[in-house]
Amino acid sequence: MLAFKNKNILFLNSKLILLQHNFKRFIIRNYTNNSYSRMSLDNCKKVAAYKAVDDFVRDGSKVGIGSGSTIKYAVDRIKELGLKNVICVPTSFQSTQLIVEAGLELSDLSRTPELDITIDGADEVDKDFNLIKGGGGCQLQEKIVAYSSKKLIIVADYTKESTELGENWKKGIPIEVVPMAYVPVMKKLESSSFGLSPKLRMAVNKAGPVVTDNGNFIIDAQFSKPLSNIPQLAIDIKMIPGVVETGLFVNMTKTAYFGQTDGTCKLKSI
Ligand SMILES: O=C(CO)[C@H](O)[C@H](O)COP(=O)(O)O
Repeated sequence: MLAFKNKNILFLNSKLILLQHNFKRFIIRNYTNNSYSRMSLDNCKKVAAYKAVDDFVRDGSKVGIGSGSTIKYAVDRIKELGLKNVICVPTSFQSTQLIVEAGLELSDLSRTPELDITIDGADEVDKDFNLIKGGGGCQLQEKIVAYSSKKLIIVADYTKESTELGENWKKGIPIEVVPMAYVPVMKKLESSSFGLSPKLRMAVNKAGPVVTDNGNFIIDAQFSKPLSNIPQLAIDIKMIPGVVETGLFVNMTKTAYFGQTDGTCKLKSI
């Protein structure tokens, strides 16, 4: 292996990797055979998470830490920056683990009920900043923590940006339900005018349904036509007895970072 490095350039065998990194820009490009190869989806997530942390997390920040694969990079970046007195409130067992493993200060909403920001991923973000969340089954705690924050900042790869919900995310709206209510809730969703096809989310490598961090089940409610009046739909679903929370996040964020395949980050804000 042959390696050579200066401030902005790293040569590794036949590959030239350009590293340029400051508050405003973060670019990693992989140059092989005279052409730029497109970044992996994971790198797109990393670019978005790093940029959001650089822009919003400071010494003493109280930060809600979302869940999913993108948020791992935000935790990595908070650790890497070596910021002082950052307090982190998790949104799931997974994010608790990330915070603890990174050696960051772990808190909860009882001790830290008011947060400066929450950084979290999303399964889809539409043109009006309506979100579908809960692909990882954590939407209940994610919504509570986001609601306790002055700002919710979404970090995602470019595939999560869409015009209408359902354009890219085909798995439906994740709905957390009390276990004893899952059959009547599914029947209600099916028979109502919502146009939803509900399915109980089943576990992988374990028999039976997925059980959330709160001991509940998840129903994924698929829809075949574009959702109309999303704010009303979110209320109507939530009103069904047995529904604990939906993965529809309405009016909760105004800022989203989308990592792009060329290594740049697209900031969308209203
Ligand atoms: O809502 C979530 C978990 O409940 C996640 O934020 C969402 O599924 C996005 O995950 P990823 O960062 O892995 O794409």
